[in-house]
Amino acid sequence: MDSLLKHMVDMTGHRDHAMLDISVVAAVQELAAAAQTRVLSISTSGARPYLRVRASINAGDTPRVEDLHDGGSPGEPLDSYPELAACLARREASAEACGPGCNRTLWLPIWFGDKATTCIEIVRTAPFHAAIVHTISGVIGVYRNFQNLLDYSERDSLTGLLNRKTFEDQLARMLQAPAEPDAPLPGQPERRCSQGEKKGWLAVVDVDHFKMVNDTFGHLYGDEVLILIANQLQASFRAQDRVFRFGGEEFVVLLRSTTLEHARRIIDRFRTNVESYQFPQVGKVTVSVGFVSISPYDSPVVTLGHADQALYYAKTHGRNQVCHYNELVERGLLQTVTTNDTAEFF
Ligand SMILES: Nc1nc2c(ncn2[C@@H]2O[C@H](COP(=O)(O)OP(=O)(O)OP(=O)(O)O)[C@@H](O)[C@H]2O)c(=O)[nH]1
Repeated sequence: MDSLLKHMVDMTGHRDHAMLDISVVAAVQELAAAAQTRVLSISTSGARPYLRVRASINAGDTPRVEDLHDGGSPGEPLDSYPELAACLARREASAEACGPGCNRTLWLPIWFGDKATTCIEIVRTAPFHAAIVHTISGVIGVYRNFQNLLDYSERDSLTGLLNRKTFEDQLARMLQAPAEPDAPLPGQPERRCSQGEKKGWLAVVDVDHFKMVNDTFGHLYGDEVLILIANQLQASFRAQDRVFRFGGEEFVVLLRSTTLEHARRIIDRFRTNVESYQFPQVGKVTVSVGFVSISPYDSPVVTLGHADQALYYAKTHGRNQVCHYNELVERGLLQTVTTNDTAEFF
């Protein structure tokens, strides 16, 4: 019981998803005397469900977070785990399988309504008796509630996107992740990325003439436009990219390692998706975007400032377009003056 309480205290002391994952795998591993415990993300890419390991622990080892080393891959297809796939399809509480060497695997999906985006996987040689499953389910219940609380504090209440508070943390994580081969875009087959250096990218998206939408149709329709644009942002970028609402009609996207050409194509495809969408009652809405590569040598404030400058250029030169900061500088359309560690723009 002492050990259970210790794990509960540890788990509820975190304000960070990765640390919460670490503490749940450590708790479940010990309570189940498991050979291995993993936290799996369940996501879809191109309408196919995938599993990706977020945290894991093996017997005798310390727990580890896997997120930083996953590159752009969506993970393993769910089809490779037929028992879990059937459990998710039937919205069941657990699934079990017997693997090679008498290893038994127990999956406990974490349900929020009819959706499960996380699953705990436990592997051990001994059978999973009801008492053990009962105790582990209790721990996972606390984990689930805490995950929900963390999500709530990190998300914008109107659109459900990440809020500004989480931006610097996500940017730092992206800068730590090594460059990996490109994942396919949502709904598209895998293809080779074109030539060019792969980098992370930051894009600032702003709705054009949004004040006019509010003034003409009212704030409720304005809010609906923001929600629909947030949905388009989430559909247009990959699961490993990050989309934030910075407030008002401004959104920020962090794109994981890709080439300039690919980044421009993904961002411009989002812009054209918005342009061709028929917004209920409001009709046509467009967005302007400024984007820039991210680098560990620039502070988040400087990087955001560069993207904002490119956005401002897009706004003052016709709107409904995507502008790349470095290209504007190279073409002499934006000028930078470096003072101390920061840069100012004219
Ligand atoms: N409906 C709604 N409106 C918001 C929200 N947050 C900010 N706004 C409105 O967004 C509008 C932003 O207007 P401006 O900054 O003048 O920009 P704009 O009209 O989009 O013009 P450009 O950016 O120059 O194309 C203001 O009218 C704000 O009141 C929100 O959460 N919901």
